[in-house]
Amino acid sequence: MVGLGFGLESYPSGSKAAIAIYAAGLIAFFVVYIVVYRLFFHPLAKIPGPKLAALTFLYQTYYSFKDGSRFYKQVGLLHEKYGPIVRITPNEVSLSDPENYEAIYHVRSRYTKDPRFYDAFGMEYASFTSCPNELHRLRRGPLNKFFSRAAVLELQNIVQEKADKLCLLITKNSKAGKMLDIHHGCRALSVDVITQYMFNKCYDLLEAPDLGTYFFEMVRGIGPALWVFQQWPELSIMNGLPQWMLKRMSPPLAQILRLQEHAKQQILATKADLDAGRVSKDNCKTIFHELLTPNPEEGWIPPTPDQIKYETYGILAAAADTTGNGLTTGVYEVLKNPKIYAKLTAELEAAFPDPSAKMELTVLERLPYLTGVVNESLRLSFGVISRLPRIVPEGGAVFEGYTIPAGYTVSMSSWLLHRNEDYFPHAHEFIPERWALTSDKQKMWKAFVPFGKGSRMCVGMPLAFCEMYVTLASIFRRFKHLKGNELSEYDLLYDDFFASHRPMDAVKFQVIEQDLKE
Ligand code: HEM
Repeated sequence: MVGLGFGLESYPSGSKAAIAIYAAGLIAFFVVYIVVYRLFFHPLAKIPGPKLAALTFLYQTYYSFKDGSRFYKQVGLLHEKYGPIVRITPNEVSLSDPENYEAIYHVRSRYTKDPRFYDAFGMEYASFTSCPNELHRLRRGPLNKFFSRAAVLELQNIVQEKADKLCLLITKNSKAGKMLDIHHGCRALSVDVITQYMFNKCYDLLEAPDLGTYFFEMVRGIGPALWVFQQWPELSIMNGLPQWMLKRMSPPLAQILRLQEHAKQQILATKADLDAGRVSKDNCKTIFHELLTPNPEEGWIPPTPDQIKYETYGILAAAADTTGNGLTTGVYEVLKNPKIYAKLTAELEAAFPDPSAKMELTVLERLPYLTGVVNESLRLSFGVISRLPRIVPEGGAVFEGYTIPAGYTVSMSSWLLHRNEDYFPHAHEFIPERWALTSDKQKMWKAFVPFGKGSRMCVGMPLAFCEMYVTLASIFRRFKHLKGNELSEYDLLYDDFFASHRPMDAVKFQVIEQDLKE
């Protein structure tokens, strides 16, 4: 008989059987031990939740693959059943009451990102996935400057230029009697903005015949790997495989590696220019110049070109679907409700009598109805729909009357908070007016967390707000008779690949301006 490779073939058959029985007994004991420990003696044993989730991480993985990727929905259902605190994996507790948010996500918080969750992104270097807070603080410094509100105000013409391009596409298609896929149009806009802003080299997806659909399929295509690497972190050694092998294994990954290589060439060219004194970060503003320039006062030592490649690709991915999704949701919801459409266009007409005027951000931010539309779009698009897991620091924590010892994970999500009826009455409805009621505003801010909060909150928030204001204002100042296609409940579902994505086979949202048909 061919041996199994365990060395058992050298034993007499009687002892082989004994060893096999002994091994099976050991495994059975180990399984029983884990079950009993996790259910009855584990430090989180008293926290309510389904037994299966307390027993195995596979509970999360199962729902992350079932019908798309909707563990977030399951967590929502568990909160409805068990209350504001639920054990959702053996070591993680989900919280739903907005009052708890700032206890975890605040400036100088001692809670750190959970490595099991964030290492699964497979980024060798990125402020987003740097779990220790001190390391994150160092890496985030130059990004704060590059994406500050002041920097965005200076470069807002980039956003206006791309918004004009999108409006032109709507016009061109409408004149030809064709609908424009605004779902991909808004995503293309957000990629064109971030690549122009960061690299001073635009990907020009708005000029591609398919609006860069391949790019979004590529980002979406590697989404499921996130849940695989969380379930089996050992598999992340695959990231170390030779690139030619990775490219063969996964076409979306191959695309990403090619984009990263492209970025690396630009980084090397920038480094050569800086080293030779041909440019400085003051006269040439790309993210590469910012990251490659040392800043001894702030302890900034430039990372290697490969590290910069990871950092910038991570930012590109973070900026693409999130903002694109917020914009699409805004257009969809406004078109769905003629009263909202009329109010919004009236406000914009009064503020900008010339429809082709530049939409100045500081003017737009003072328009109350538009502000309500932007906030509602962010609230209901769930840009990052995933929970944000954090490790409880030394000393432990108490939530909802339960003690969570240091080292265990707590998490909250925009999906849970933005749908809380106590904070947003009729939460599933798009109601821009709710943001005008000053009495409710303070309460709503507590539960309004599209960008997270604290030191780890979204570094791109000023740019994202700029894109939301300028693009929505440009569209609705110019087009008064836009019509969209009908979408079903299924088309409006979200899959969770950290950022929210519509199901692959969902009907895409499209628009046409009815006044322009020839
Ligand atoms: C509507 C659009 C956006 C939404 C809803 C959004 C949401 C978020 C959220 C919730 C986080 C925190 C993630 C965590 O705690 O793990 C985050 C982080 C981040 N976002 Fe955004 N984001 C948006 C747009 C952007 C844009 C335009 C950029 C481009 C600069 C960007 C870059 C980043 C980066 C680099 C991080 C990691 C920050 C860090 O850990 O220091 N995001 N975003």
